[in-house]
Amino acid sequence: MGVEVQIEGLTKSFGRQNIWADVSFTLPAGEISVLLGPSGTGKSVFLKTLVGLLKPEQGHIMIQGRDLTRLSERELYEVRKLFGVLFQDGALFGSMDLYDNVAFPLREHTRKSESEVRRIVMEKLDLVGLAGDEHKLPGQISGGMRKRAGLARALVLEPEIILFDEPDSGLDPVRTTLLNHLIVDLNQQTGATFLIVTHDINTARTVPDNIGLIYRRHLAMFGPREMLLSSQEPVVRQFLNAQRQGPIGMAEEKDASELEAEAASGQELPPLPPIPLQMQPLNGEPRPAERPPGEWCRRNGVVPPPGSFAPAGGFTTPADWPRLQDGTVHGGADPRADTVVLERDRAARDWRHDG
Ligand SMILES: Nc1ncnc2c1ncn2[C@@H]1O[C@H](COP(=O)(O)OP(=O)(O)OP(=O)(O)O)[C@@H](O)[C@H]1O
Repeated sequence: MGVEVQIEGLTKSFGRQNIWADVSFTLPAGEISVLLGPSGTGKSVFLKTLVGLLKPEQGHIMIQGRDLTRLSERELYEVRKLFGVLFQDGALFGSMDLYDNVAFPLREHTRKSESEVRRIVMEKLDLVGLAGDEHKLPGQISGGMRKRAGLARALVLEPEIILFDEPDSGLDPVRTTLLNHLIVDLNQQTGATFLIVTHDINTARTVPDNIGLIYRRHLAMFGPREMLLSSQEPVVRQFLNAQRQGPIGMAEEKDASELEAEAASGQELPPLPPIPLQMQPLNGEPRPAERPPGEWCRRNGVVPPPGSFAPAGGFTTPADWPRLQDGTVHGGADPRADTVVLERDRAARDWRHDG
């Protein structure tokens, strides 16, 4: 499961307002990618373009040998079945209970019997921890539950590609972490290709295999998580480390005089923080797309910031790095990390089953 999505030279404008131009990158099959960018840079527009709700002026979106930008409406209708989309607010129908909301794509796109529909809907509601809540209306549940219901609906057609538009918006930090664990578990179980748009730097630093950043109407960078988290490129560095110093200001681009004053002040940039371990599935089994911590850095001769890939409470000194380079140390090797995993497991299961 999971298909590659190749984006080539994509350009989108509304009238004379160019949103982004010449965007090219590949979402690797089965991997989790995150798309970041300052507010208003067109991340949601990008997701809508990917599923064919908006037409780009130029470029190609290649999936399984087909170019989505060249398909007729009828062909697009078929190809859209490859996608599951979790919109920001879950995009549920307010007058339908959760059961009917989740059943909707099955009744719309398939000829499955009602008993088969029931089996699938209940399975997906259980997966997101909403079994028992199926007769509630969207207005009767919390924002986090609405997102999980939206996720259950996004999953019912067994999509090959799942798009998440700010899944963490409006959630408290604990619920954000739990939702992120659910996303990582789902990627392990489905093997689908995931693209997550988020503003949450902690999510971007810990969840994905790859990170992309849109800035000033272009794709500034897209690549493996470790590549971006060790990057000295000013925009990438500033954004991924939530720093004040750098080219991004309140009005997207700082004006030249502000940048000059910053450079003239001789202020040193703060050091790069350690690269955290990637979030693991709760069952402790690696995801098919997962790579060992430090692999990208090792292969590319990049020494990561001191303390990188340390398990919670584990090593923090650069002296540990050679051990990591040998591949002899990994997240699960520290017994304290196992304790953390167990506590996390319990919290996540309670959350899923208590709703
Ligand atoms: N249908 C539309 N018609 C005209 N302009 C649009 C349309 N949809 C989006 N835009 C414009 O495109 C720009 C990018 O919007 P978008 O919502 O994609 O940004 P974003 O990066 O997702 O922002 P945020 O991070 O704040 O959610 C905005 O200036 C918005 O007004």
